[in-house]
Amino acid sequence: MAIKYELIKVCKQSGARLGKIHTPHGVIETPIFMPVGTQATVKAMTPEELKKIEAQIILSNTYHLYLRPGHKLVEKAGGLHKFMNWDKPILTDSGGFQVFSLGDLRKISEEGVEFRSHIDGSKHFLSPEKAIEIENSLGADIIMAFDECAPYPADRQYVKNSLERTTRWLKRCIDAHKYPERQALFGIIQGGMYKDLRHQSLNEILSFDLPGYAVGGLSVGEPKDLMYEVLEYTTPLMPKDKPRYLMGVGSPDCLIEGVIRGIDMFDCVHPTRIGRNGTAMTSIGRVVIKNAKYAEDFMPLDPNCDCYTCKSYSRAYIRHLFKAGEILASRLVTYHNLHFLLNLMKEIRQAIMEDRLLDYRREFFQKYGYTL
Ligand SMILES: CNc1nc2cc3nc[nH]c(=O)c3cc2[nH]1
Repeated sequence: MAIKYELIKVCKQSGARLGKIHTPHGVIETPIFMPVGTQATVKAMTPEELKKIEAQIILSNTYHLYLRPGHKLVEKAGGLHKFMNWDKPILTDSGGFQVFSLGDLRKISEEGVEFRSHIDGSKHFLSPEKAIEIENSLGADIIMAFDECAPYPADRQYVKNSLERTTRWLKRCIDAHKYPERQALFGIIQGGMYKDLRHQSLNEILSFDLPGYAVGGLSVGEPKDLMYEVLEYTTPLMPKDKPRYLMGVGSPDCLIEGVIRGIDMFDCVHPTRIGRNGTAMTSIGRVVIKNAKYAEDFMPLDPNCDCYTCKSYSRAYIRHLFKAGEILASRLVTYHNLHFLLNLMKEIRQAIMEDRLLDYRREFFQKYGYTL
């Protein structure tokens, strides 16, 4: 098996699980947050800095790397791990979602999707077979099936047709996959916000014996409570002995709520993207550092954080860097935000171990300013 999931403990207070995923590039402790490295780099971070903040697995995107520099080039370089000098686990998304959200989508058919590149407008075609060919060339430890993420909102018939095609595409992905013994192919459950369609997609996707499964079609603009509701009737029906991955999530509250509802893996561009724009996630809520009120604030970004950024620099200095357009500005806040989320996941794992995750949620929300 390309990966082995080890269930260590189920939290007595909630459906949360503590686990380990054993992969060819090392062990991942779950629940885990995966920093996003879309174009073979977690923007503004070096692999050494990612290791310093204990990132255990990072995500890269098939759509972007296929368009630039090309999957064949990455293969020639020895694969994505070698190309980007990252020797821990990597997960690649299949490109389906990016085509819908980024590319200039031309046409969806049973065969696949035709789109124009967001880089130079050139015409391309992605199919289950093509996506798997690219992911096999990149060499990630976990690869996602080529699926269709239905938009939100979407009517029932559209969502039903789309989930059924995603199931037919999954079969084609499995047949096209060249290295199942070293790259774990995850299926993706769709079904929009419809309980019966989620259960239909669950039955169809779980009928394929795969090393892990993702909950797709969420974090697409729906209210958070609706996402939580879908998880409540989806994750309990997923295998207990396989990792569960909620795609595209998320902010601190969504991570905690997702873990409570049985999710093991998360990814989101949020911490890195807002970090580059000068918004820091801190233990006392968000700090928008360009705000004039920080001009002479010589406190660290987060007084309760022990990361390099918070131990070495003041808010005034970091605000100055942003105002001056210095590259270091993005690097320092990105570093802190990733450390913040990775540390949040570490505290969540500790809370599960001690059967006090719901207490942890209440304390975190009070400090962070969320309402329960
Ligand atoms: C940022 N939100 C978000 N990122 C996603 C990526 C995805 N990939 C494949 N399939 C999905 O359904 C899917 C859903 C997603 N939601």
